[in-house]
Amino acid sequence: MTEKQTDTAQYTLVVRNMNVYYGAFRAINNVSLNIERNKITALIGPSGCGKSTVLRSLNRMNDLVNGARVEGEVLFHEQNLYANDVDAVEVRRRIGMVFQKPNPFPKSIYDNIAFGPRINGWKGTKSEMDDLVERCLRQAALWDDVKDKLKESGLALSGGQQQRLCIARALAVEPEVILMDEPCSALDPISTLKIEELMMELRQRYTIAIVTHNMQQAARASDYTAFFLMNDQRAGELVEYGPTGDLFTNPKDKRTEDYITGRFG
Ligand SMILES: Nc1ncnc2c1ncn2[C@@H]1O[C@H](COP(=O)(O)OP(=O)(O)OP(=O)(O)O)[C@@H](O)[C@H]1O
Repeated sequence: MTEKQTDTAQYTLVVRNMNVYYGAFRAINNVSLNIERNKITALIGPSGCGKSTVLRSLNRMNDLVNGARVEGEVLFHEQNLYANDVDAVEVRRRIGMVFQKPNPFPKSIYDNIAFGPRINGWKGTKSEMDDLVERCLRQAALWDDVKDKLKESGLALSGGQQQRLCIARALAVEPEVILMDEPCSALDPISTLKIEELMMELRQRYTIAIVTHNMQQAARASDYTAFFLMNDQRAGELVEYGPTGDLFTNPKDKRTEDYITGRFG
């Protein structure tokens, strides 16, 4: 096997020597990171160290930010997502995203789920769409809450339910990877635990990467953790990356230890 084949068999995403710039400012310096298939990878570190920037670079969401530029490679099925012939819209379908603030469309619960498949040229019948909507809502642990009110607005749900609706919406276009950018920061503790339980279930079918400010959340709910810090030029760098249990109980880098024991950040 070549090195590339070995990488992509085990890893869903392989980041190599990534630099990200906003205009002339280098926000990310030389990050390499392998994201393992069917696992939850948490990105942690103090505010401004570039966690969201790295996450958004994994599905070309940064293309939508004026002045943002990504150097290096992100391999997905051995294909560099930044190669010239790659369609960024298709990348975002296969690598979906859930944001910090729940952002359902101002549409019915049903249509929130059906929207993505429809704009992707859905050819199935009404009853097949009904099945898809139910399946996604079940996978997002929301079906029992909403099965009797599918025609009601997604905006009428609670914050935690709205976030699960956004997860169900992301699942509807059949992604392989789900990127989550602080998905629980607007939620109460009970809704937060529900999302964490949900992530652990979803990992059987999907690969998940999550940015979190909450170290307890990373420790509880992830398999791997990547710890970032800013260097002297304020560019984010990857300090340590490994199995979550090892990183939290036996960090290799003094800076990781200082951060997880609350000495800074
Ligand atoms: N759209 C943008 N334009 C210019 N600079 C940006 C933009 N987005 C982020 N940055 C800068 O890039 C750096 C990394 O920001 P990023 O949001 O990725 O960090 P973060 O670790 O996710 O922070 P936080 O935890 O506060 O959300 C920061 O210096 C930030 O000011």
